[in-house]
Amino acid sequence: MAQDHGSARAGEALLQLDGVDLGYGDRVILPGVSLTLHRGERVALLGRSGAGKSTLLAALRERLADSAAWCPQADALVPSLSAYHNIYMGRLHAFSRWQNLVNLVRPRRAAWHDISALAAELGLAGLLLRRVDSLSGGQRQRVMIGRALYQNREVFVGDEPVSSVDPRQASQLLALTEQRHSTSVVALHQRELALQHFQRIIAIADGRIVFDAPVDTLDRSRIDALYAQR
Ligand SMILES: Nc1ncnc2c1ncn2[C@@H]1O[C@H](COP(=O)(O)OP(=O)(O)OP(=O)(O)O)[C@@H](O)[C@H]1O
Repeated sequence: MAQDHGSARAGEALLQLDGVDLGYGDRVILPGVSLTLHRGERVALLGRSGAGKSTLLAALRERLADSAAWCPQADALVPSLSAYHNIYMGRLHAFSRWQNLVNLVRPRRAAWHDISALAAELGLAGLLLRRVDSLSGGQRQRVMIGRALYQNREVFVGDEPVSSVDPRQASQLLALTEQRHSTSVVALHQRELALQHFQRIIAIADGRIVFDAPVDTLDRSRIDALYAQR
């Protein structure tokens, strides 16, 4: 089930960009971006490597602030800590400093219970006490997704969250994020997943949004053209 976020109404605008230049310091990567994200939408960002997907995600996250359950690329994990502790970090903000300190030495019962249940859904059962640097790339991605889901926030924002798993597993993991988040914005490289799991595709190329359209109005060739050799 998607989480209940108070009196949230599907279709409401969650954020709006109106001709905003996005980039890093003085370096503009995506000039004049205009878009609106609505509650209840599932949006995939597509584009070649370096096109600007992460740049757009950063701008959306900044504006969504505490509404965003952020799932960065898996190298954002702490390698020397366990899968359990990496997932727990998703909710450090919700507990006292003392609780977090105690948990580092010995997992707190309630947190262990919740994270074990989540791990079972993610296919991480039995791996929670393993250091993250002893896990496979796909397992690390599951931990990263677990951390984001454990944040318990309204909008799932993912930067290539399923790039290291096979298509069937990727589909299962995206389905899990959908159960818990009615709104999502996810950068992907897998076109098929974008078509299967998302309602709207924002495509980025050459420093601009080349289309932003509902999936059911898109011709497959427009998506393929994004990845054509130049
Ligand atoms: N911190 C930064 N400072 C300056 N430029 C950056 C920074 N991060 C990324 N860039 C540049 O911004 C452009 C867009 O990068 P971005 O990471 O948004 O692309 P992407 O579509 O997410 O790529 P990928 O699929 O490889 O993750 C690239 O030219 C990149 O070199």
